[in-house]
Amino acid sequence: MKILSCTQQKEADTYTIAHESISSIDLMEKAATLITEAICKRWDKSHRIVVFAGAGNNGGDAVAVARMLFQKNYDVEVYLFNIKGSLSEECHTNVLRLAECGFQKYTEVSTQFDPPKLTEHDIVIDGLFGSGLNKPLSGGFAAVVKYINAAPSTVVSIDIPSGLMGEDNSYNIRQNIIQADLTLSIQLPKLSFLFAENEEFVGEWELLDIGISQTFIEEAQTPYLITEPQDVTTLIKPRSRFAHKGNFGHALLIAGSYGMAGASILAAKACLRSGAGLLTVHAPVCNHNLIQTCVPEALVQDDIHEHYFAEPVDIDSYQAIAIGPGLGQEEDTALATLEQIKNCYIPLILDADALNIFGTHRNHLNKIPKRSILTPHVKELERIVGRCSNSYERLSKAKELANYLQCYIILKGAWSTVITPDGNCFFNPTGNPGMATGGSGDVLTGILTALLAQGYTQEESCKLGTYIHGLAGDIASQRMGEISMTANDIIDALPEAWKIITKTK
Ligand SMILES: NC(=O)C1=CN([C@@H]2O[C@H](COP(=O)(O)OP(=O)(O)OC[C@H]3O[C@@H](n4cnc5c(N)ncnc54)[C@H](O)[C@@H]3O)[C@@H](O)[C@H]2O)[C@@H](O)CC1
Ligand SMILES: [K+]
Repeated sequence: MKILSCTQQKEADTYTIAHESISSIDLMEKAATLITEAICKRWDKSHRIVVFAGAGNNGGDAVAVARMLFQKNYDVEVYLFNIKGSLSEECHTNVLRLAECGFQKYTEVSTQFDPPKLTEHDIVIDGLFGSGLNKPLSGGFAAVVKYINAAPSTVVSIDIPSGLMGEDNSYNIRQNIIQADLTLSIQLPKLSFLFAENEEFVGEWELLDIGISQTFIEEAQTPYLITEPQDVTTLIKPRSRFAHKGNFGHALLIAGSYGMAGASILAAKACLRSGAGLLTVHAPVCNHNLIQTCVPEALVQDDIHEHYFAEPVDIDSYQAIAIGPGLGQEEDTALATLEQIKNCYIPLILDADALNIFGTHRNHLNKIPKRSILTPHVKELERIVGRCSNSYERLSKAKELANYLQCYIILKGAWSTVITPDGNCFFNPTGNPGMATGGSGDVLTGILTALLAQGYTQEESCKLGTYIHGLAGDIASQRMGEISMTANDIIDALPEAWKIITKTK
């Protein structure tokens, strides 16, 4: 699913009106009908509805919703802020339509605003500003936002919380943005909904399909997309009846150190549960028996060192390599890692401590082979690109890094993002907060290694891997609950996740 900018969203409205034989006012009527339905589904008539509308089309939506709720016998009040004394055409039409149906609790605010007392039981509809917002809110509008945010009522925002920008909020004023409980977004999500720091504004969000032109959406250029199930199910390669383990690749996992055998075991198990033909784990001597016992299906190759990875290995026999989980931060390990990846001609994944090395050895970044996959969480990324003050800045820096290195980056977190060398960003929809637990990232690395070994391309592996990882996490959370689930539970849920995605269930 594409994510369009607010400018593109306006273009989409215009295109739809021009090409789909629907007028602007009817498109608004469609939006208002769906918004009204979504509200009625959640709240009954015992709730008073207090509508705050702006002078543009977001306000037009809000006034139309007020009429529809009033006609369904809800107790509705409307405050329309017409500071400049001019309304958009559609907003004006809706104000007339509201009056025509005998609605009386209507206040047009031009200078002085006497705010109504809002209670816990009231539902506030925020239709002040939508995609037409062009600068942070200030003055009287900022005061209205602060008053709504301070009230105990439930707040429903139309299209986008008023004051929030669709993409970059770096220069916004956070106190002047509506904190919605529910955002009913028109047609497509906004990029800013996917950023952690905006959760307090957006709340829960739902998309309403008002029939914006599919042609426009298909042709629109955007680097931002949300991965949908069919995007990954279509990637799955069927297995030939005559397949043997040689068809599914031999993966090499360089992982673990004294005290961190677990990371290598989790990655190894996830790799084997994701279809690799063969797996060799290269590990320090101290972890040998543990790995053999916990993952008997894997081959174990000993490093020369007792406690950590110290000597690069020959890679000729492998189809994919992952390096990093639980490696530790010994200088010898860093040197061995840099040596290992230099001239690596096999698909490569760098994770965890293999990434931390570049925080302290930035001048070696250019040693990372092109098309490698880097899987940093926020802190690992910031050790490389420097501290970021918000998610938009972080995403931008990650895109720059992916482009500079010509690598794939999976920026891990809620909405884990696959960033391609040419700057496309695929946001992953699966997963839950229960996955914020030690070892969860090692599981992802194992899955990705298996996919690369089986011959999936880097981009396919990243999209499919993050999706299946999150899906397994969702199954684990159903079984164990978000609080109790561990990385091992994600691995245990992998067979179920793979069955769902290959539709063999
Ligand atoms: N037919 C259509 O065009 C449709 C429009 N829709 C709604 O229309 C919205 C977009 O409407 P508009 O383009 O009219 O934009 P808005 O309603 O978001 O706001 C427009 C007005 O706000 C002013 N403004 C912008 N930033 C401001 C600030 N910081 N302080 C004070 N004033 C500011 C602008 O100058 C403009 O006059 C969407 O978000 C959606 O809710 C939907 O009803 C779908 C159909
Ligand atoms: K709004």
